[in-house]
Amino acid sequence: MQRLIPVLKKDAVETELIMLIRTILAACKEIAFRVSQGELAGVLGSTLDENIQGEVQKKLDVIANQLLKDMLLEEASVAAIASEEEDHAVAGNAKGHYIVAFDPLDGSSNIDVNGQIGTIFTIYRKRDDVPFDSDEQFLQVGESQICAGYVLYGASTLLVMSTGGPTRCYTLDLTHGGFLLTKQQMQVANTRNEFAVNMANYRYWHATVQHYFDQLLYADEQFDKSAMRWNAAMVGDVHRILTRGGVFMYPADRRVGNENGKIRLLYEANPLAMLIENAQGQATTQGQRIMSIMPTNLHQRVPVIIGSPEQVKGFNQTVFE
Ligand SMILES: O=P(O)(O)OC[C@H]1O[C@](O)(COP(=O)(O)O)[C@@H](O)[C@@H]1O
Ligand SMILES: [Mg+2]
Ligand SMILES: [Mg+2]
Repeated sequence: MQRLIPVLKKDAVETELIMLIRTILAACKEIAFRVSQGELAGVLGSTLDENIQGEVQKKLDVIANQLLKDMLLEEASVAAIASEEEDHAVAGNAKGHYIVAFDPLDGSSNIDVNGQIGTIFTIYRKRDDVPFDSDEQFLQVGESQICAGYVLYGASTLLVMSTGGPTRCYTLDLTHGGFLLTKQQMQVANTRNEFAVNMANYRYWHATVQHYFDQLLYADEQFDKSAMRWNAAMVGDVHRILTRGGVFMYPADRRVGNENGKIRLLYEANPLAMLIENAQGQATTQGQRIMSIMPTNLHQRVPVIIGSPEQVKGFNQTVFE
């Protein structure tokens, strides 16, 4: 089995970027260890604090955020970082070439029930037209990502990553602590049989979205073999889609604050869109490619549908045409 670094070298990834990826993964290995210790390490439960999204922070949200922040800000190549758990961009090294955004813990509501959780990360080149440590650094279209990935803390600890080429999967080998390549090229099967959505939000959806599901669930004969899956962790749902197809949806709805759904563009939608597209899937928002959207702020949300091309197309045709 090939180790991560030789694979990245074969993919002609620049050395400084390889070093940066290693640092992110060193932090994720530490997070994986803390997650596996659970109550033994006192990492379950909530803090009394809220993040900028108004969500109560879990202890592990804060621990994971601090681990990534501390390790990344020691990297000379990092000009700035942005995180779900930080209100604004945080300054690194003004001479750094890269900026890194991350969701330190995706699927936070699963932490206390030993459910699936992960860390999502994305790397861009630093912009030279705005201050090195400003929020504006991160207002770049998803197409400009030079690397995107997630680490999934499940039965195995998996790394799924693209540096612009194929989306590859690596498994953490606990015998020597390194990631080994276990899937050379992930491919989104063009299936129609699985969908992931929080159906409890049905009553808040716009009529066109309700109509899509009414058709799907009650009228579409071809769909009767289908199944609904909802991990309450986008990283887990997307991993299933990369493994066996299907779609993940988080539509906009009529509730205040949910006008653009729940998923954040910078550190959730864009990196997962890059992984899905580089595995021949599709990733859209309001009928457009997610990665073509110019962000307007760090924590902006976008309605998403991501996964098997045929299902994404079917949804967009019904809802937006
Ligand atoms: O509360 P809901 O509707 O089940 O939302 C679940 C969604 O929220 C998220 O947990 C949001 O991410 P965080 O856990 O990082 O805040 C997604 O991973 C998941 O798809
Ligand atoms: Mg998240
Ligand atoms: Mg999170």
